[in-house]
Amino acid sequence: MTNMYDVIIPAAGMGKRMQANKNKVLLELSGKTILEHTLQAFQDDNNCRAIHLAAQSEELEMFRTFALQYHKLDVITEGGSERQYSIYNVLKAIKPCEYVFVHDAARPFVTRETLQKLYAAVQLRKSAIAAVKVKDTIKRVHGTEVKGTLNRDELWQIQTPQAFEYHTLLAAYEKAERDQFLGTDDASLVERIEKVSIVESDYDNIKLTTPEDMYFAEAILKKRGII
Ligand SMILES: Nc1ccn([C@@H]2O[C@H](COP(=O)(O)OP(=O)(O)OP(=O)(O)O)[C@@H](O)[C@H]2O)c(=O)n1
Ligand SMILES: O=P(O)(O)OC[C@@H](O)[C@@H](O)[C@@H](O)CO
Repeated sequence: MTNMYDVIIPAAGMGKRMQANKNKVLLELSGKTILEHTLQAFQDDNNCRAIHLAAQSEELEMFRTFALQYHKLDVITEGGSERQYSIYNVLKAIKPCEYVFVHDAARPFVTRETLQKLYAAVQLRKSAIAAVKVKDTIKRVHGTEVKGTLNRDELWQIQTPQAFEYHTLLAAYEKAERDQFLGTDDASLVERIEKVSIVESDYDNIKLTTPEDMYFAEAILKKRGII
């Protein structure tokens, strides 16, 4: 079947803001690492054909052992100094396919519903990214002075997964390399060459970034009856 997607999961970060003295994706939540929770979400999604990982060089071997449990795990490539470089390394290492999702290893709570909505949207609209409405009022501030209040109706918090046609994502990464453009997500590279659309996701799809996020993670696991 050709019309399935491959997913690239960047897991080569340091997790500095988590202050755990190790790569945060190897921290455990109910007996499994954060990375394994994330791998499981894609292993369980019938539309996902293969999972590709970016890993730190010292963790490449350990990550390869996960392939015993997760049979979709395919390419595992060394990451770079920035998230964008890690993803580009994987993108260059995989075989061309129709659709590619990119998803942070550090977002273990992505649901089947969001994956299905993204897969439907990318087939229709070529690029689709997960997002939730902003709940707070957002202001522009210089120093301590408020310069303005943004129109909240137009503001969305962007998450991963982000889904693209393979050739579009590769072209966007190649252009970013030529232009030395560094973005904080994949869509910001694709937006420079093509329209990107959002798919409404949910507020549980958090990125585990700072220590207090681990409390939210436990609450989500409780809500789901996992602990
Ligand atoms: N050079 C990098 C940096 C980040 N990531 C991955 O990108 C995802 C999102 O990044 P972030 O939450 O910023 O993770 P870290 O970079 O690990 O965190 P920090 O910035 O606090 O060090 C994570 O799954 C992380 O492992 C990566 O593969 N390669
Ligand atoms: O800026 P950070 O390093 O926290 O995160 C980078 C990305 O992981 C992040 O932009 C996507 O998850 C979309 O929100």
